[in-house]
Amino acid sequence: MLEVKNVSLGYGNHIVVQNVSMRLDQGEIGCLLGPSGCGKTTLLRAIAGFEPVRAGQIDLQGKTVASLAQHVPPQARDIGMVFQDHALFPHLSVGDNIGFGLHRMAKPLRAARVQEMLELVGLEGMGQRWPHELSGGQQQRVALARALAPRPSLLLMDEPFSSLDTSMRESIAREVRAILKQAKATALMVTHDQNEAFAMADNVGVMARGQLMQWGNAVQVYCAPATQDVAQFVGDGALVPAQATAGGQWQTALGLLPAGHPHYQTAQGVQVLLRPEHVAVVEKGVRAQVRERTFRGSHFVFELELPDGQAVMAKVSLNALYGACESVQIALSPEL
Ligand SMILES: Nc1ncnc2c1ncn2[C@@H]1O[C@H](COP(=O)(O)OP(=O)(O)OP(=O)(O)O)[C@@H](O)[C@H]1O
Repeated sequence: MLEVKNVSLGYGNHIVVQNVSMRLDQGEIGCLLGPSGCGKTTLLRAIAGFEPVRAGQIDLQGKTVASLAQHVPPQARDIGMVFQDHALFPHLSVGDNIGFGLHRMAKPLRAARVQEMLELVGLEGMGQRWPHELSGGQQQRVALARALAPRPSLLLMDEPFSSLDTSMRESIAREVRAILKQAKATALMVTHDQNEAFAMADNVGVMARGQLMQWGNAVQVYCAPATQDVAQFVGDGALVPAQATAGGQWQTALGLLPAGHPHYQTAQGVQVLLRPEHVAVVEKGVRAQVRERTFRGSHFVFELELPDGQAVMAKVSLNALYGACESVQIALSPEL
C-alpha cells in the first residue's frame, strides 16, 4: 500500500531524514514517534508530496509517486490529511466541511456520504452546526470525517490530538483507531506522545536524528528496543553498566540478567536497560537512596541513586511509605 524505500530528505544543504525504509499494508495504522526535530513531519510531508526526496523512492498502491526522476503532486496522490489544528472552515457548517472534498459527486450522493460520515464519527444530527459550536474532540472527529469522506487510499495525520487536553488524548486516539478500523482506512500518524501512539497504532516507527530506529508493534518497541535511542525515548527506565559473564549473562550492580535482556554498546561500554518493573524494593539487597517518588495511579515509580551515583527506577506498590532522601534496599525483580 505505502512503501518508503531508502528515502533521504532535507532543506538546503541540511539532510534531516536519512535512508528511511518502511511499509504500511492495506488497512494498517502506523505511527511515527520521536522527539522534536527528529524528522517525523518532514517524512510525512514527503509522503503527502509537499517535499521532494533527495534519495530513494515512495510507492503508493504499487505506483512510484516520488523519486529523483518523478514527483507526483499532492493533489494527484489520493491522500487525505488531518492537521494539528483541525483546520476546519469556520464559515461552513459541519456537514459542508465534511462534504468539501466531494464537489465532483452528484448532490444526493454527496448528502448521503456526509450522513454516512457523520454516523461513522458519532456526530449524527450535528451536520447543521458550526465548527465553533463543537468541543475540541468533536472538531477533530469532523476533520477526520472530512479527510475520510473522499475515500483516500492513505490518510496522513500530523499530531492530530496535540491541541486537545492531555487527559483526553489517549481516549480520543482509541476512538479514532476504532473509526479508522471501521472505515478500513490505511493511516500514518505523527506524534511525540507514546501513549497516543500505543493507543492508536498497529505498528510504531521510532525516529531519532533523522533515522528510523525501529518499526514494530508496541510490545516489541517497549520490551525489546532496537537501539539505545529507542530504549531512552520509549517508556521509563535507566541504562546501567554491565559486564558479560563467561556464561553469556550480564553482570550489573543489582545482579545477573539473562543474555537476551536488552543491551547496547555505548561509548561507556555495554549498558543494559532496566525498566521500573525490572527493579524491586526488597528487605535485603543493594542500598539506594530515593531521589523522587511519582504517583502513577496503581503504583509509585521511584527514582533511586545507587552508592556509586548510578540512577535507576523501580516500580513500587502504593503501601510502600518511603519518601525522598530515604534509604531503601533494592534488587532485580524476581520475574526477570
Ligand atoms: N522549512 C524548513 N526549513 C529548514 N529546516 C527545516 C524546515 N522544517 C523543518 N526543518 C528542520 O528539519 C528537522 C526536522 O524537522 P521536522 O519538523 O520534520 O521534525 P519533527 O520530528 O516533526 O519535530 P516536531 O515534533 O517538533 O514537529 C529539524 O531540525 C527542523 O529544524
